[in-house]
Amino acid sequence: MNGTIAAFKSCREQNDTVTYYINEMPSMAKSMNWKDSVKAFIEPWSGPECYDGIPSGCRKGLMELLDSVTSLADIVMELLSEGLGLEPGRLKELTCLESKKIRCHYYPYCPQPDLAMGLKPHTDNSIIAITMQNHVNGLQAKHGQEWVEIKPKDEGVIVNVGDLLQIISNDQYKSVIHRVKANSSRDPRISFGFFFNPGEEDYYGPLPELVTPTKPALYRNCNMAEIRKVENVDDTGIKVLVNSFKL
Ligand SMILES: O=C(O)CCC(=O)C(=O)O
Ligand SMILES: [Fe+2]
Repeated sequence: MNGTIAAFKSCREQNDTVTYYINEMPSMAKSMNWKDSVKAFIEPWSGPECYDGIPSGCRKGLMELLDSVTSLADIVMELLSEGLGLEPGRLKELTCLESKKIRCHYYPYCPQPDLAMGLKPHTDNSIIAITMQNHVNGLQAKHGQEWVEIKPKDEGVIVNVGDLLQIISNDQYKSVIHRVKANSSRDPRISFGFFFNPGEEDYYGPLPELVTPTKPALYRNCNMAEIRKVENVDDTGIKVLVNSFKL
């Protein structure tokens, strides 16, 4: 029996290509989120079988969405490069969009929403995240000391700056703290997020073009192996990567 218990526990805590979960790190969590989630990693080196674990009913839809969202992410990266005063292709050159993670959340009705959270405050570790939500409210972003509602909009998408882009841009872009309230509506709240990261075991840090004597590097260089190690310890904390590589 102990073997079966250990095997089941490891299923729940596994870090596979596709994982079903409530909290990213259940054993480290002080409280659980009021939601159900599935996440899938789509790495440049993974074959078509990486899609197999995605629930069959939404697999095709998610894959199609991933294609369109990736095209959108390409355009967003060009605009973000230009916003830094760089050539439009500069961020793309860094393979910033090669490694992808999809996270889908189902927030069921919560009878006591004031006593729970749908998803605790966090910043995304990624370069950027593009998310979509159904018609049920709940997402909030922190602006100064205030929590601002990000209201659902038909066909609208939300683009979040992640910690890694904050590092690469030497703080010219800041990752956004956001959270999801527990769902007080009888309709479930549904969201999909597409998280983009570099794909190679290369060095990342503030871009040399953005470092000057008056704006020295705020972060040390780090490689993807180091980044993944930090992510694996805490995937949904606030400014986890930013604080890990700060000089
Ligand atoms: O459910 C949402 O709208 C946000 C999800 C989110 O922030 C995340 O998965 O990192
Ligand atoms: Fe997030």
